Amino acid sequence: MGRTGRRRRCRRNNVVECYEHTELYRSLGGLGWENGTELRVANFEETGKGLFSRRGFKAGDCIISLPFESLISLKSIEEDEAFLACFNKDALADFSKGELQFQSLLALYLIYLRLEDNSPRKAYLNSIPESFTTPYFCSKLEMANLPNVVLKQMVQQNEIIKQNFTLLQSILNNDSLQAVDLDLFKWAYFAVNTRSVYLEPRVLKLLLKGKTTFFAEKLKDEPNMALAPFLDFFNHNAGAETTSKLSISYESLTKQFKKNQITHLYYELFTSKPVPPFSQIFISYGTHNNTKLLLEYGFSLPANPQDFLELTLDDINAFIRADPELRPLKIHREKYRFIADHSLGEQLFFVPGDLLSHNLAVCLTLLFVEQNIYQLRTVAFGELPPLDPIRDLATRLAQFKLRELETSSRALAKLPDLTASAFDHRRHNEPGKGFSWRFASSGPSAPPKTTALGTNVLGDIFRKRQQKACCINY
Ligand SMILES: C[S@@+](CC[C@H](N)C(=O)[O-])C[C@H]1O[C@@H](n2cnc3c(N)ncnc32)[C@H](O)[C@@H]1O
Repeated sequence: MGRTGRRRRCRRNNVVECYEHTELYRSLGGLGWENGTELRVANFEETGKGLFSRRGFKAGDCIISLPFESLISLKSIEEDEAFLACFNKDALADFSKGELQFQSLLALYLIYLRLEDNSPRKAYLNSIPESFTTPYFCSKLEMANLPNVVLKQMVQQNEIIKQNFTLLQSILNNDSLQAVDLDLFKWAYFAVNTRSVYLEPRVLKLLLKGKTTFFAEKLKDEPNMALAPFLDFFNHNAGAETTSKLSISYESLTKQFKKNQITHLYYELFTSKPVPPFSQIFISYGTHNNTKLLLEYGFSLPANPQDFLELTLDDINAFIRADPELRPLKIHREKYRFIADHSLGEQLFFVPGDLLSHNLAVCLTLLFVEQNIYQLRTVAFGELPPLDPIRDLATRLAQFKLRELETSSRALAKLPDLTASAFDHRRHNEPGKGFSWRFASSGPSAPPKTTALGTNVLGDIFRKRQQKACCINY
């Protein structure tokens, strides 16, 4: 797939416009896309390819209106008989409800389109990068130097990918698809992960109503993702305020559907802030901290206001082992069991402003303060534990984590020939560069339940790093 081609520097704003996607404009035009806002693809230094327009936008303007038919969604999959023919229908029918992950099915469909000789989606496939910078694609040597929090989630990603790949292969009867190797599946999985948009599942169900479906009833998750050609050139910025919606509301669609009068449907994106002409148009992928951005999208933001420092119970154990004062402590096994049984080891994090999450305050109190193992329930589910007894510990723990990030970055820097994935991670964690955290997850997250740490140590760390205009990114 070619992503190189003619490039020319636009006179205004130093925008380097890419001219290699004319086929994509043409094919989307054939589906009814008018590009009324004159969007163009350009190469931007920090983000790779992105979009700009010669005209500006006012708050409330629609940036793009893409025909629903151009999206690749569950509807496209269910309606593609040739794709369905690749499956062993009996094996598929035997699948129990909830066995198939939609993201993996969509990834397989992308591969199927890629392998097709005369795919009408060729121009779109050519616009998808050949590789991704998510840490998942780090080399083994690089992985050995990544922080725990990142590694742990990568292991989970790997399990999901491998499991679903094996599952899908077991129900295919198409030789070429069956011969697809895991590496191609990984590429497709991350293409979907980094480039899909959210679609309301009830709309899809409505659009598929009355039709025979083969996959919908086997899914374990909602089919709420869709690939959106061209629209997936928009890059993320934490400050961007954009909203997406379909041109017809679900309620109106339902009415139209009953009367059998579905008119043209569009996927639309609006900006709530003005955008100057010739500047890159960003959208918001959601309220994500840097770990999430890195793991899911392969980048982090140097000064991400939505960032926070995440840790795991393994980090707390490593902190204990590294601290001469804490090392001799004998912590009752029951305490760890209690933490695991009540999922208190999840959502452990520090937020700028000397705050620590509720679960982190509870874990530190359970492990280091509460002597009576019959009182664990009261500590965990009673009033917020007092901070004084854990203040010093929490501060040292935060410093331990920050040192770990810097060590990880230094170790990566020493490796020869970093992959793009490791390079991105290291760049933001360089000593003296400050923290950078993660990018948003899907949808706005609830405000984290936090507790004021009350010392100024964390505040100092954040301030110093922010003065240097960066963040500890990992
Ligand atoms: C939906 S695509 C956007 C288009 C992409 N830049 C391209 O070249 O095709 C998402 C990917 O763009 C990159 N990206 C998005 N926002 C970014 C940002 N603020 N900084 C750096 N990379 C970004 C990441 O690689 C991410 O996985």
